[in-house]
Formats: sequence, C-alpha cells, structure tokens
Amino acid sequence: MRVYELAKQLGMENRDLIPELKRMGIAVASHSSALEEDAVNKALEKLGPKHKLSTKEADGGRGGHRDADHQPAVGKTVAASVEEAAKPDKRRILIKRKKADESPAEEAVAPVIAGPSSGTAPELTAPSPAAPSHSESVVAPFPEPQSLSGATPSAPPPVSVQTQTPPVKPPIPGGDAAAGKKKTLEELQAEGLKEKLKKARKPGRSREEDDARVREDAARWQDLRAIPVQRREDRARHVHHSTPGEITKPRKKGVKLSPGTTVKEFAELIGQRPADIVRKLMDMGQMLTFNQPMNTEVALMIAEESGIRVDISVEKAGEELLEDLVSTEGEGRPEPRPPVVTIMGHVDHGKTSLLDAIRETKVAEGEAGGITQHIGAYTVTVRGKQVTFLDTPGHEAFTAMRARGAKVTDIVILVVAADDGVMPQTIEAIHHAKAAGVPLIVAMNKIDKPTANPDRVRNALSEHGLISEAWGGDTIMVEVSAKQKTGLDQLLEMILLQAEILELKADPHVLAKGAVVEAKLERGRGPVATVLIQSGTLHVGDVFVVGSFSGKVRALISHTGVKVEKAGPSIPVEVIGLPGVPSAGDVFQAVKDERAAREIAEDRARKQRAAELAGSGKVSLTDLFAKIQEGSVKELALVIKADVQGSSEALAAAIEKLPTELVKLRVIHNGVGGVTESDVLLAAASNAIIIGFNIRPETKASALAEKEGVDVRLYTIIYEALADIKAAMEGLLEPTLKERVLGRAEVRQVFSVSKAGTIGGSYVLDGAITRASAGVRVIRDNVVVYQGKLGSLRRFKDDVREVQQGYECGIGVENFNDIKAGDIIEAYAIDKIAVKL
Ligand SMILES: Nc1nc2c(ncn2[C@@H]2O[C@H](COP(=O)(O)OP(=O)(O)OP(=O)(O)O)[C@@H](O)[C@H]2O)c(=O)[nH]1
Repeated sequence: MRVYELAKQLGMENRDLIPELKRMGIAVASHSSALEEDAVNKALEKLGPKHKLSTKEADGGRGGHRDADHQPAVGKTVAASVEEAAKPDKRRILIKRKKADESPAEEAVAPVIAGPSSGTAPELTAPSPAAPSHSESVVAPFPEPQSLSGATPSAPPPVSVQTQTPPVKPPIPGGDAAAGKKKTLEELQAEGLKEKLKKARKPGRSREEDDARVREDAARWQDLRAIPVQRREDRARHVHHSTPGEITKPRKKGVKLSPGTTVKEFAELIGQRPADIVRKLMDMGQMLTFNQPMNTEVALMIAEESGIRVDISVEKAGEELLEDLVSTEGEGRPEPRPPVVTIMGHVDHGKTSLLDAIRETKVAEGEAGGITQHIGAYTVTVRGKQVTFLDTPGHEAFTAMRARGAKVTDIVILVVAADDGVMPQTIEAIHHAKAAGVPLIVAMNKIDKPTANPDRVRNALSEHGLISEAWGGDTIMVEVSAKQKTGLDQLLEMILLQAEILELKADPHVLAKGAVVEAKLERGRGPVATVLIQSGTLHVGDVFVVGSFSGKVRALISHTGVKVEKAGPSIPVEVIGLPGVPSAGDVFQAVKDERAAREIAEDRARKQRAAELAGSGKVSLTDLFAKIQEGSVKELALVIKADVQGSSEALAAAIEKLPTELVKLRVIHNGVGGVTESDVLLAAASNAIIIGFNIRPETKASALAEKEGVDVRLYTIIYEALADIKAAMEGLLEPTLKERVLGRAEVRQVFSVSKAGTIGGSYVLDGAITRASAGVRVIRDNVVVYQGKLGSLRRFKDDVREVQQGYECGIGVENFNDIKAGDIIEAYAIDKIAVKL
C-alpha cells in the first residue's frame, strides 16, 4: 500500500499523515512511497481512533453536517451522510452538489445508468494493495469503498456522499453480462474530464488534489446522477465493449441519404441543427443555404464526423441518374410530329421579311384571336398540319444550338434573293446545313423584283452542289416574294412534303424533352425560356432539369401569348418557373423526382465548373495525336479562312491531299475574310479547328473561340500550315510556338515624319502596345496587310516602352509606310507551348 492510499483509508491528508508516519519511525519520502504491511498496521493502530471517530461521526451524523474540523482540504462545510445499505452488494452511490433539500424521489429517479446489477459489480470492498484503484476513482467520483464502510471521507469536499439501497430503476435484465457490456455515457464523460485534467495538471499539484477536482467537476457536470461503483476489471471490460454511437450520442446511428438532399433535410436526418451544418460547410469552403442540395461526399464526411453511418440510397448520379429516370419510361409509341424549320441566308436577302410574312398570314389564320408574340419560335397550320419555325434567323442561332448538342432543326430554308444571287453567307449557310446533315429547301426571294433572275441563281447554286429538281437534281427550290406574300403556300407545301419524306416522329406520351431556343430574365416574370418540345408532352406542374437548373413548370405560354396547360412534340412554348436563365441549346428534360432533378442540376453545375477549370474537350492540333491514339478522334474537321479566295481554295485542296491513314481530314467550310463568330460556332459545333491564312479573327470571334475552346491557327505561309497539320496527325508536333496577342491599337490619323516615315496616330483598344512584343502586324478589314517589327512608339514627343489600353500614341512599323486610318496594329508575343501527349 502506498502512503496516499493509507491516507485515504484514514481519512487524512497526505501532508498530515507523512509527519505522523515519520514520527512512528516509518521512512517515507512522498505520498506515493510504498508501505510495508507492518508499517500499515502500525499506522492503522496508531491513527486508528481518529479513523474510528470518523466512522462514528459519519454514522451519528446521518443527514446532518460534519464537523468543519474534519475537513481540512476545503473550508466549505459539506453534508456527508453515509448510509449503510441493507444489501451492501447492491449499493449505489448518489452524488450531488450541496442540495440538501432535494427530494429523495428525484434522487431515486436520477440513476438511469446501465450500471452493474445485483450481486457483483458494485461490491464496495477495499482495493487490494496490489491493484490500487486511485486512478479509477474518477469514474466513481466518491470516496474509496473503505471510507464508505468506515471512515468519513474527506477527499472530495464539495461532494455529499450517500449510500442507499438499490435505485428505483430495476437492474437490467440479463444480469452481469448485459450490464458489463455497457459503459455509461456519464462514466465516459467523467473519464474525459479526467483526461483533460491530467493534461492540464500543474507541476506541484498532488494527484489527490487533481482527483478531488475531477470529482468536483464530474459531480457538477452530472448533477444529481448516480454512478454505480464498479470494479476495475468491469470498467476495463466496459470500455472495451462500448460503441462510438454511445460516445457521440447521435440520435440515429445510420441514415439513408439520397443525392439531392438539401442541407435542411440532411440536418434533420442526422439530428443536428441546419445552422450547424451550414457552419461546417462554410468551414469546408462551401457556401450553401438551407434549401440547397448537399454534395453527397461532403454529407458523408459530416455524418461520419458525428459517428453516423450513411448509406447512399441512389448510387447513380448526374447524367446516369437522368438516363435511368428517363429510360424507365418504356418503349414509347412514336407519332408523326410537325417539322421544325430554320431560315438562313445572306444578309438582306429577306429572311426576316419571309418569317414575318409567314407569321402574319398564317399565324393569324391558324390561331383564333391570338396576339402573336416573339418567343423565338412559332407554329403555323397548313391544311390541318403544323409547321414550326425557329424565329431567330441565321446560321448563328442554328449553329449555337448545335454547338450545345441540340439538333433541333429538321429542315433549313435557304433564302436567296433572286436579284442578287449566291453570296458568301449563302455558301456559309450551305456549309452549316451540310455539316449538320439537315436537308435544305431554297426559297428564291424577291421574285417580284424586275431584276430577279431565278435561273442565274439556280446556276450559281448548282456550283455548290444544290441542283434544282427542275434541272434533274434533288433540291427543292420555290420562288417567293416576302413583300407581296406570294409563293408562301407553295413553300409551306414543300416543307410538309420534305417532312413526310423525313418521317418525323416523336412519342407524345413520355416525359417531355426539348431544347431551349431562347431564354431571358423578364421583370415580373423572372427567368423565362422558350422551349421547343422534341418528344413527350410538357405539362404545367412538371418537374424539370435544364442546363444546371432544376425547377417546376409554373406556367406555359404559347407563341400567341395564351396560357396553355401542355405542349407536345415540335411545339414551342414559354416556360415560367425556372430558377435561372439557361443557354440557348440547353436540353430541357422533365423528370418525375424533384430531388433527383436537383441532384442532376447540381452535378451538371459541378461538372461545368470542373470543365471550365480543365479547359474544353475540343480537339486542337496540339492534342490531336493523343486523341487519335485514344480513339476519340477519327476525323479532323477544318474550317479554312484566307485573305483571298484563291488561297483559301488552294489551302483546302492541299489539306485534302495530305496522307490520311490515321485520321480523315474534312474541310467543312472555306471562305474569305477574317475569322468570324459564325466560323467559331461552326467549328465548335463540328469539333473542328480553324486554319487562318493571312487573316486575323474578329475580336468577338477570338473571345468566342477562347470560350468555346476552339483552336484557331493562323499562318502566313501555306506550307507551314500543311506541315503543322501533318506533324499533328503523326504526333510530331514539336513544342509549338503559339502566338499571344498583347494589344491592339486602332489608327485614327496618319502622320508623315521625315525621319521615322509614316506614323499611325493610334488609340490602344485593348491590352498594351509594347516594345517587348515579338512583332506587330497591320490588319485592314481583318486581313493582315503587313507583318514586321515595331519601329517606334511614342506618347507626345517621348519614346515610351509601353502604352496601355485607353491611351493614344504614335506607332511606327519598321519598313512599312502604308499605314492607313482605320487599320488595326496588333502587337504579339510568341510563347513556346509543349505538346500534350
Ligand atoms: N421587293 C422585295 N423586297 C424584299 C422582299 N423581301 C425582303 N425585301 C426587302 O429586303 C430588305 C431586307 O429584308 P430583311 O427581311 O431585313 O432581310 P434579312 O435577310 O432578314 O436581313 P438581315 O436580318 O439584315 O440579315 C428589306 O428592305 C425588305 O423590305 C421581297 O420579296 N421583295
């Protein structure tokens, strides 16, 4: 036995006992010195009366107060009554702060602990010297057993100790075994407190003092709860068998989580406050509101942190989930649907006039009393059959939608002014329609004009592969006048005929699927999208996913401005109830499950962000070989633009002659002039790269190319372009030199300076014109007229190194004096880019 244990038995303080022992001739160094059995007996004999006195006091003072003299540790007087239990082996100990007036009933209800039941566990025997129990005294924060049966405890001053007959709560069925498996929450918390204290123990403070503090803390914490006394072995066993669920006190041990669960729903599931979840999410860098869906991985982490097991109930997510939801729709019963028509053609050839003419004459006829409104598309009825026109003329809208994967148009109407003939945009439109694989009907417009010459147009069109039926070909050509509204019926007839040939069908009985034709934010109505239904039928109240948004259809409005309850295949309809503005071409899909819709939208938004970070998946010369190798590219589409027709054709012909064992080369469009937005859209939609020869992209086109990830390669020597394409196909494209535009300035005025030659008084439009540039080029109407070095750069009369956007300066180009007002001077740098393999 050690000194402190003896002190405890005697109800003495160490500091009082040690001198006593020394006086008795027992050599002790500190409170933890071991004592021989003889020494213990001797001490007990000598100091015993006090010990006995304490017992007497305890017995005699049941329910009363102890003498303050016998509580040396703390000055505060504490009631200490020790009651002998009728059956000592079922004794339980109630701890409470000094609350003498607490009702016994309350005390009896308190011990809700799965403590040891009758018989073994709470045996209040003295600990054996070999196994001192002081270290466990925390778990049962009350005096050691001997003091209960004998001496008045003095160690835990603020604690009132009572022994009493077994608690009201019956012992747990199953006896020792069942009881032994559990370690109560209170015990564990008490242990936690002790651990804390151990760490915080200050040097010089005795273990007894610490223990006393622990008891005090535990008692304060547990307030009025009974702790059963357990044997050391029992306790060890309990710790071993305890489960994490009991420690973290979760309301549920396992929950099922389905993707799309909102923060609020998740909080309810795991029994925490939504605000706490929001805070945890913020700590993890996620700003979410109560009603936003949780990322399942993050939800898993938070749940695990709380000791809750989570099962993800739906394994599929995102597009897979959507596919699953939609494919459960069954086989389907396709029915004929109206054709969807887009009008294309050269500027001023009468596209808008034709669309308006058809709308005015046909919509008014077909729809009773409806006020036509522009929603991006409209439907007309011809002899009981419907035709839908996409109301945004031009190949740009068409290609923009195609670039987003929406193949909406069934038939293209190519408007060609009979008095003007085939023009560059006519050819472009032909290429666009061909690239999309959409049949084309020619509307020869302005036939009313005396200068109209339809045969000349037919002839010109035949040079581009469109041979009129009248000439033995298969292209339908109709002569119309949008102005005089003639030939419109015939045109519509031809559209219906072509539609019949195409056998256009869709199942109106499934969940609606469509494409966004137009979307905008409207005051009072919020985000509004015109959706062209492609299959199924959309109803008010349907849940949907569109782009990275999900929602519920609040209202449907037809192109005549009338509220409708539903819209079937090939019918354009305005949808109200979107949470945001989607992009034209986004797929609109109705789904049954609102939560799944949310999850799909969230998944798309995540992927979109990831794609933005990772760059586009579009093909580029740099990674062409890698894509050929992985099999994702079998054909390389090219758009060629050059300064003159001759160069463009020569380049296209040369490219098509390149050996193509690895990949098929296909020039989908070649034309004259700078790279336009339309070129970029076409390239984006067809996964093509753009080869520019002696030209520059328009500013907007550059920005669009950047956004869409379209590779635009510019050359001044045909051979270099060919060599690059060849090398790219073979994976030999060496670290390539890529040009980076540093800035562009517009020449506003031209000066002739005797020493420096011609100087362009310029205004820097964007970036900066800098002497550090690798070179400059002079661009006129998007065509490079000269490429060379910067000769001089001045602001007022000073030579400067750099002039930033928004400032004026004088620019001289080395060996070039033909600068003209309106020219663009572009400064560029050359970066070395490694090939991605
Ligand atoms: N005489 C005659 N003029 C027409 C006809 N169709 C259109 N126009 C005229 O041609 C001009 C151009 O017509 P738009 O409908 O604006 O042509 P567009 O192709 O839509 O033009 P952009 O939208 O600029 O590409 C207008 O002045 C029309 O009045 C027609 O059948 N006959």
